[in-house]
Amino acid sequence: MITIQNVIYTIGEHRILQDMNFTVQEGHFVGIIGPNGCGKSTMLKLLYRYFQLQQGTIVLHEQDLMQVPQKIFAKQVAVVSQDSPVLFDFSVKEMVYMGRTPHKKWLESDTASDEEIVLTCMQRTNIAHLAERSFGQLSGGEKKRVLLARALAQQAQILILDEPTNHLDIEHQFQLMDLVADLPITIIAALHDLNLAASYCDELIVMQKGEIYAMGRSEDVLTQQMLMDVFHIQADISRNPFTNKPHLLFYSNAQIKTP
Ligand SMILES: Nc1ncnc2c1ncn2[C@@H]1O[C@H](COP(=O)(O)OP(=O)(O)OP(=O)(O)O)[C@@H](O)[C@H]1O
Repeated sequence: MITIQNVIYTIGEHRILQDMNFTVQEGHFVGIIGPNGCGKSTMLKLLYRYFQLQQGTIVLHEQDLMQVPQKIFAKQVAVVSQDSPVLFDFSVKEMVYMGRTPHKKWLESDTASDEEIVLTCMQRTNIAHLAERSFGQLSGGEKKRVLLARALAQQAQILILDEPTNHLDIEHQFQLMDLVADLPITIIAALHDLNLAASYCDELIVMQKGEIYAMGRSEDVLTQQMLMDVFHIQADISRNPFTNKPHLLFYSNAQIKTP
C-alpha cells in the first residue's frame, strides 16, 4: 500500500501540488487524470523520487519512501516516464537488460534467467524484432515500448507510468493497457485518454490545479459535471456495449449544426 499524506510541492513561487492525500491499495490500477499542467507528472515524480519531497509524507509498505535505500527502491518501483533521456546509444536489447540491474551485484554478469526475462519482456511488448536496433533511431512509439519492456524486466511490485499511450498507435495503446492491467502488481498511471482510463483503471484520481477534485471508481468520477468543471468539455456518457465500462462521447457547441 502507498499512502500519500498532506503532500505540497512548490517550484519557485508556484505551488504545483496543494495538500495531496490519497492511498493506493496493493494490486490496484490507479489512473490520474486532469488537464495539462494540473500536476499529474509532478505527483508521479515525487512517487518515483525524481523530485525530493518538500512537505508531507509518502509511505510505501509502512516505510517512509524517502528513506528506502536506492537499490531496494529500484527493485520495488519501475517507471516509464515522459522524458527518459538516454545519453549513450544502446541497442534495444541492452536497454531492456538495464531493467535487470537492481537485481545484480556489482559487475555480476547476466545469467540464463536474465536472458529469459529480457526476451519474454521484449516479446510481450512486441519489440523482439527490434532487439539489435539502436534505441536512438527508433520511432516515438517504438521507444515507448522499449521503455515498458525495460520496466517489466525490473520485475517491480509497483509500476509508474506517465502517459504510457502517448505516441502509440491504437493497436499498441490497447496492447499496452491489456498488458499492464493483467500484471498482478500496483500500477499508477497519468492518462489523457479518459475512455482508456475508464476501461482499465480500478480507480481514478481527478486532479485540478494541483488538488484532487474527485477520486473513486470511474463510474462515480466520470460525470458531466466533472468534465465541465475540470476539462471544460461537454460529453455524453454511456456504456461501452462490449466492455460495459463508461464511454464518453465529447463534443463542442461549435460542432453542433442547426438545420
Ligand atoms: N521544473 C519546473 N519549473 C517550473 N515549473 C514547472 C516545472 N515542472 C513543472 N512545472 C509546472 O508545474 C505545473 C504542473 O506540471 P506537470 O508536468 O506536473 O503537469 P501535468 O498535469 O503532468 O501536465 P501535462 O498533462 O501537460 O503533462 C505546470 O504549470 C508546469 O508548468
